Amino acid sequence: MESLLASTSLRASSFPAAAAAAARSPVPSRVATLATTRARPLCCGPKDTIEALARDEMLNAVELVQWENGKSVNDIAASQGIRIRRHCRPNSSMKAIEEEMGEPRNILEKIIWDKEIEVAEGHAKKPLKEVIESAGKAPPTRDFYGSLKAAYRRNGVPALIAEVKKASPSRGVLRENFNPVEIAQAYEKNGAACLSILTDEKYFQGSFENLQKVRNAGVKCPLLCKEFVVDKWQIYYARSMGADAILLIAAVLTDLDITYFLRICKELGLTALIEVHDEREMERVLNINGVQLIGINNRSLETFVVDTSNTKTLLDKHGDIIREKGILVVGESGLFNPDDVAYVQNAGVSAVLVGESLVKQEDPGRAIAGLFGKELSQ
Ligand SMILES: O=P(O)(O)OC[C@@H](O)[C@@H](O)c1c[nH]c2ccccc12
Repeated sequence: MESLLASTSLRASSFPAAAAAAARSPVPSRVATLATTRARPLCCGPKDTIEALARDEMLNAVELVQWENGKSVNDIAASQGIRIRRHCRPNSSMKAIEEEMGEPRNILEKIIWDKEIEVAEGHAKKPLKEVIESAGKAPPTRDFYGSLKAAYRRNGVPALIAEVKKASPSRGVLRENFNPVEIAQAYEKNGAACLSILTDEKYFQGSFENLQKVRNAGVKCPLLCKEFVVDKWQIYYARSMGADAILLIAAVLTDLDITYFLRICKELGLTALIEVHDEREMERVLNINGVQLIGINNRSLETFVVDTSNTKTLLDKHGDIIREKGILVVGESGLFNPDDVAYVQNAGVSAVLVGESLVKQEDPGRAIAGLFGKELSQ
């Protein structure tokens, strides 16, 4: 997997500690860049180009210093309360990985372990440089954040991000007869502000082709690429396939990952939806600069337990600072009827992300009015 830290000559000459760390720690894709000097602050501005980003260096991150001092990627993640481990062995078989690390501890960890391998295969098929070039040539992004804000104002109920989702590991196949473009068009016609397209194949039966098809069919709603991002390659790829926004999951990504990925998103004009599930993740994310959109997932991706009061608990505690920062909050998962929507609206969300309760119905477009108790206007 693409990593500047993999460059041992650079490390050995500049950072003896890092070289030693590299010898005993997996190479983190999450800290995929390393500097030759340490004093330069992060900069992001008009001088940055996509090419420059590809060579980019994040110099002063605590995580990087820790890594140089011999802490493994998983130790650094654990110190931030992250329970999901990375195997960082994208070219090994899962059998070899499990022999070393034991079985994945939960479904999210399993998804991430598979994703690391899948992304390495993606790199091999389409090198980063090519994907960056395609992303640079893609038609411009549409304003995901702005669409949500406008729809909330227009309708007086949380803006809808309607999800194009065939299946999930917790609920199995949701819709046998699944036509992503038809579903997307029906959502758009019935007032969805934005759409979310699942791209994970193995667990959600989604695909990047679905994302591309929806975009090419002329759907105007901004599109969220719903992916388990572990590597910047996926972000460029998502953009090249037509995404306007991308999901970043705080349960999986360290603060440095999120900071770095946010910067790439900014360069590409993508909106990042940062997903949190618990108190610790919310606190971490609120300390990261440049966050515009936070999703509170009512479903634990580790246990699948859904609890809509999670949105209220986190907003009761952090609502003030969130409003102060102008961050929009999306209530995610387990919303089925107008009472559920009203409950998360009262808790303070400006948007909702809904899949199952729409996609399972015969007519997913008409299901929108049922979910809100009224028709939404475009
Ligand atoms: O189908 P539901 O319960 O309405 O949930 C939609 C969405 O919130 C859910 O699909 C989701 C939220 N965060 C995720 C992260 C990965 C995969 C899926 C998700």
